[in-house]
Amino acid sequence: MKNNTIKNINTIDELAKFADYSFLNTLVCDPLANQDGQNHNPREVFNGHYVPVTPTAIKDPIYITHSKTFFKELGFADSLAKNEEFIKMFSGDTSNIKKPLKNIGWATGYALSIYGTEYYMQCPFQTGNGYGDGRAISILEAVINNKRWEFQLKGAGRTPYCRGADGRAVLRSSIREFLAQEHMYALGIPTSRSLSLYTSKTETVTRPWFNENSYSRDPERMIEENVAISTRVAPSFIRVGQLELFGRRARKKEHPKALEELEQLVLHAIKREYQDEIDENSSIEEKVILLALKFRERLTSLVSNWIRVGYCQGNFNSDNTAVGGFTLDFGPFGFIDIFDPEYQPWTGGGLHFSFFNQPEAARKNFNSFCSALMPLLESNQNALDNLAGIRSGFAKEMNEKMEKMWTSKLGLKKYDEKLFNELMHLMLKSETDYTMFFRELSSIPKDISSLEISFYRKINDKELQNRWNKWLETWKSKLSVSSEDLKTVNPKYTLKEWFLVEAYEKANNGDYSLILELQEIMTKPYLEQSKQVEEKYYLKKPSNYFGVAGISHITCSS
Ligand SMILES: Nc1ncnc2c1ncn2[C@@H]1O[C@H](COP(=O)(O)OP(=O)(O)OP(=O)(O)O)[C@@H](O)[C@H]1O
Ligand SMILES: [Mg+2]
Repeated sequence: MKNNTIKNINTIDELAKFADYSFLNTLVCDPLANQDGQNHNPREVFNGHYVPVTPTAIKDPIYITHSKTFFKELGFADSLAKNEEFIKMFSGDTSNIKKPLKNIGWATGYALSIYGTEYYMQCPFQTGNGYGDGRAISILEAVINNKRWEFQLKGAGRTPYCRGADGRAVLRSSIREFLAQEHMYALGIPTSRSLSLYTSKTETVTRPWFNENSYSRDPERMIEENVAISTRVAPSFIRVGQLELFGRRARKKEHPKALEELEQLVLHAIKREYQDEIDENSSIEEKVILLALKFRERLTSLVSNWIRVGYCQGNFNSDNTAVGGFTLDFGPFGFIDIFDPEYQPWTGGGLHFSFFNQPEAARKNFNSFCSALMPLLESNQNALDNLAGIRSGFAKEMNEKMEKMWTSKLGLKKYDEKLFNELMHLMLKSETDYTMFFRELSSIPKDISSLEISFYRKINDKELQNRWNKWLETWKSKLSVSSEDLKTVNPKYTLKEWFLVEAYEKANNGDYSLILELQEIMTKPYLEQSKQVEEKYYLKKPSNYFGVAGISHITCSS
């Protein structure tokens, strides 16, 4: 292996030394693609794992921010984010890139299942063959400090999977995703990472949006929005939906190489995401079974952690579920404010993707994942039975992870159903801010008066007060950890949508200060931080924000 442990990457030329595109040799390129990557028109892609496509640069890119933490991990000098060549590359202009870097990126196709139901009609051809990365283009794989990373531009222009859309991402959603990724990482939850964020003031796109202070669930008008390109980084961007695309083709024997392409993709996913856990020398059946087991472990753990920190993915389709078991696509996500098991930040998402239904939605995605693997085990009944067992064991493992999570969130020795159920009941009755409540509880208060700061309504009701005090007493008698321990699992700050609204507005006027402020605060979510920070961000949602479109709920690509 070449030496890839340099600590300070200052230029694109230095970064280039870490580039490694060797995967292109083990995966199949769409045989009908223009090799120059210049065809950006929507079309059906029938086989192959990726389509070469060049990014379309945003006009006059402006630096907004980069992840200092992640730059450090990668050994990138901070100054690199403002380096002219770096800005060019990560705002989509690869025209002058020098070898060994490639000026052609790649986009991948994927299938879609919503809550376990297969869809084909979501692409213009109604076959599913035109669905995939419509605006996400990967441009680099690099091995740095012995870790392999894929760098993907989001909003980098049209790809064959764009379905007639513009391939752009607006500034608003790019800010949200950029901040949320690093926030999620700081919360200790696996996620794709943010590298950089650049915008354009001279290029806009038209998007549906709401009137000011509107309560509408549906967008009411079209607005012009600045475009942006954010770069996200992960060991791979393979989604459950992507395995499904190849699984479906193999199942239906759509072409002679369908099964082989599925196997190649699965082996690629294992290499990128599970290399340390799955022995390269075992048989394909053994690998597939272990992959299912390991993915089940990661997915159940991921979802229980989302619930721990009050995160609702909002659009938890199979194409937004990373095979690596990390958080992917912060489209219409939301961090909950007032506790509601049915909380759902996305106007287009139903109850099936709501806050407390995420374990069930994950199970549906896991079913889709297992179905995609089945063609690889077809000749081996024993392996198929094993897979079926892993599949049907999802609910049990999910349940165990949830109980384990609640046990640690409440600092108990073992899960206590009665205590938990009573708490849920009381929280709902008292209209409780989820984050603030658990943080206040982490101070192990004497009585409920110290918890009142987290209630949206005044608790005058004597019976409710008594029930709270009784619950608190029982909880304390069972508590087995310190206040400090509790504060490591119950964050003080989470990235709520209403914090972001002002950041978007300022950013639209070229003022990025609030983005930087939020980035600073939300990358230390468990720390108390200063009095000023507390006064500004340790707050219940103001009542005038409830139900307001663009704050309490959002559309998909906004
Ligand atoms: N403006 C756009 N132009 C082209 N394709 C788009 C656009 N917006 C969304 N898409 C595509 O529509 C599909 C569904 O959108 P969704 O909001 O789940 O994903 P996304 O936020 O764009 O991307 P990702 O899942 O890569 O984070 C995705 O395949 C996405 O690439
Ligand atoms: Mg998506």
